[in-house]
Amino acid sequence: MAIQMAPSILSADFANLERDITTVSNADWLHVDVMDAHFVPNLTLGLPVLERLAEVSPLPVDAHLMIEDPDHWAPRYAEAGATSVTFHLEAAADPVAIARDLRALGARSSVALKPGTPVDQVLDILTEFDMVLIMTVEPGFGGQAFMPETMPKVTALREAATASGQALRIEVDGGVARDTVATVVEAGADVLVAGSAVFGAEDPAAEVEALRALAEEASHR
Ligand SMILES: O=C(CO)[C@H](O)[C@H](O)COP(=O)(O)O
Ligand SMILES: [Fe+2]
Repeated sequence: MAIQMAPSILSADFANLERDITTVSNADWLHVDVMDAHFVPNLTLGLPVLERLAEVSPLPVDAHLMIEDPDHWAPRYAEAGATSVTFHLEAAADPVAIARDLRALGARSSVALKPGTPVDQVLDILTEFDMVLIMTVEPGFGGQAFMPETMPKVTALREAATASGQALRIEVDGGVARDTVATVVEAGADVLVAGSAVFGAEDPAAEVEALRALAEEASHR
């Protein structure tokens, strides 16, 4: 499957989101970080803002929910227009029920794991998901240092999906930049979130293409 680039608007200009989204329309997904100040110690945006972003975005919206009670909220984000909804396993009471609700609403189901959460917790229920997000920083803030110790989880997931023939997407999020992109792709990731690397660059669209080129090169090695 082709590598997908997903710029995170966490590092965009929150007073000019439509402008900044349009700037990266050469990417594949728009990664929108929803934080509730409970599951993580930061607060960003919620349903009404995501709904408008989905309306104006030229890219499908990849909602990353860092919130409590995803059993209730995750389907609401699918209804609001997110094409892909990622909720955290650590916050979920019934992850399989959430995944089925998301798919029933026509969204892609996706589950995220914090750096300290073992991957075996999703291996038995992998077919319920279109994507697994392996966090490569502690969730909550952009601009943090990449954690290479999370890579064995990516590899274990890729091996499990390959063994069963599942076309699973594996997303990585946090500290993805020119110096880490080969590492994540070689481990088996194929959806790359980048916030500060893209929106901190002088030319965000060119940075998307530079990261994509490095990722493609690593995937053919
Ligand atoms: O989910 C997130 C933080 O919890 C963001 O998507 C992530 O941090 C992107 O930012 P950067 O690329 O700057 O690390
Ligand atoms: Fe994110």
